[in-house]
Amino acid sequence: MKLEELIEAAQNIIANPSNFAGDDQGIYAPSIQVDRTNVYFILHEDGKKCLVAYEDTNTIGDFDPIDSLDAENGKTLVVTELTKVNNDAISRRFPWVKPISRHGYKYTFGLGDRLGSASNAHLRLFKGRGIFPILAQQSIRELLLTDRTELDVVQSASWAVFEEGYTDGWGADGDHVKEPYEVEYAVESGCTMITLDATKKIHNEIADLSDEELDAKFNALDDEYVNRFNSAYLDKTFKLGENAEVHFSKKDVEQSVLIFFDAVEYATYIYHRFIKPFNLDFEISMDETIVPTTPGNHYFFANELKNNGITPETLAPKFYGEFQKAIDYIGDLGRFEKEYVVHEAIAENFGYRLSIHSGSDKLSVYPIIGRLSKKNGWHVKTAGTNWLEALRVIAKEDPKLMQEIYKYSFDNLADVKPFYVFHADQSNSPKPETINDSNVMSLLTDDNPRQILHTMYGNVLNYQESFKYVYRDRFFNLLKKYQDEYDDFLNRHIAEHIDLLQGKAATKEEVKAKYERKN
Ligand SMILES: O=C(O)[C@@H](O)[C@H](O)[C@H](O)C(=O)CO
Repeated sequence: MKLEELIEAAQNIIANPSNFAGDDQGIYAPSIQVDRTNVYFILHEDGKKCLVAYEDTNTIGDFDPIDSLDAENGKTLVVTELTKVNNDAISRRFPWVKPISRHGYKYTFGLGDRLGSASNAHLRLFKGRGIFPILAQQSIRELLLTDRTELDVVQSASWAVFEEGYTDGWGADGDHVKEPYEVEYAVESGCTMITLDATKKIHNEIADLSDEELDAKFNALDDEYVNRFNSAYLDKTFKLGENAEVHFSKKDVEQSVLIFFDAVEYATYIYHRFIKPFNLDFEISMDETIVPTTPGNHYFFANELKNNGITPETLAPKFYGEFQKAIDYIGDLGRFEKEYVVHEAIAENFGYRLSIHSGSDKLSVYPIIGRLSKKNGWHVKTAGTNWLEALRVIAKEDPKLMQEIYKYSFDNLADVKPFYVFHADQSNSPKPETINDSNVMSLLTDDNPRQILHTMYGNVLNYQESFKYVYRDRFFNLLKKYQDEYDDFLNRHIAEHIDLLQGKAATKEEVKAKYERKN
């Protein structure tokens, strides 16, 4: 579109702001913002997106334009790329473009857009649902495997927020950060939430000690600690609300201290060094460790944090059962529920919400979580399964490419094993030569091939032969061409989760029947 035409369009919008429904030349209607006699919108042109601002000439200078034209009435129109400088400029005019903390929100949901093109669809789904979206949520592992940066992740989410005109607030999570430099990196890239993965300070090996070894190790601590922990916990029962209590036997005290106290101290250090000074929203996660967090361990951790003056926004225990990536919960639902009642009571007692990690596809447990955490709220994190929804587009539109991607993933699975814990391997998954155009979609619905594909994203995207990407460009070209279809798959996938969490559906079967596409 020519600059003169854009000026005319901006003037039409000012003359008729509520009736301007976008146009077929690429002004994206939901993005239009009118502030007094200034106008801003996203323009879609030649497969690209840019920001257009029409503003008083004497104030527009903080944008970095690729093109501009002065109008006759003291106004200037600029066309800009979707860069950080321009994002900062538009956020000065519309502060809701920047992420904020989850503080005060009851239901919050982490979406983790692995590829940087899922947030628009997610925002359309979340509008009016009463759930605060954490659009940016990427682990360091994920950044490494996708070759993305935290800044890129936060920026693509932020531009989607502006583009969709989503004024209700959103968050950005520096997920599973472990080291101080990772926390600092997330903060500097604009994250408002920090998920401290305290794994390195959780001493799993203690769980393997005999009772005598455990006792000896505990009693070798300074007397000050031994006396303090015994008098605070030993043989004590803590009542939590009406339905729950936590009792500490000698073993419970000794294991809780030796496995978890170091992590309490580490979380306290991170809190004082980053969380408090930068006013961040704090989650502590222990889900990706080996030992399950028993209700006793959880109570101990929360109580010690409280003694240090810390109340996180959310905490992610390692619940009973298995929360493997991209498949449903594995374990006894009755026992899960029994323990969840106590975890929930602990969270309520100490004033935070539970966080459910690797939450994608855990449809069997959502009716339980939705019911038991209804009063206090929840935080749920998906595990980047938007990547699998993108692969559905590939399977549908180019089944041969999908077969190639599966064969590559199947043959090279060993490359990703150090990064993720999952059961799927070549022995329990279909051989690539059995996959054809008519059964290719089953790779995304059957647990084992689904897990293989889910974890191999980085290798698939970055695999090169003769210095050229083998799959990457074909993959992204198709995804861009079929963005509407991708959006539809994304929304169906997430809607299954939130319908169950919000009690709009009662069972996994019900949401599957409602949302699973038949073609
Ligand atoms: O693959 C990853 O590292 C992430 O998607 C990760 O699984 C996610 O951030 C998570 O841990 C949610 O629980």
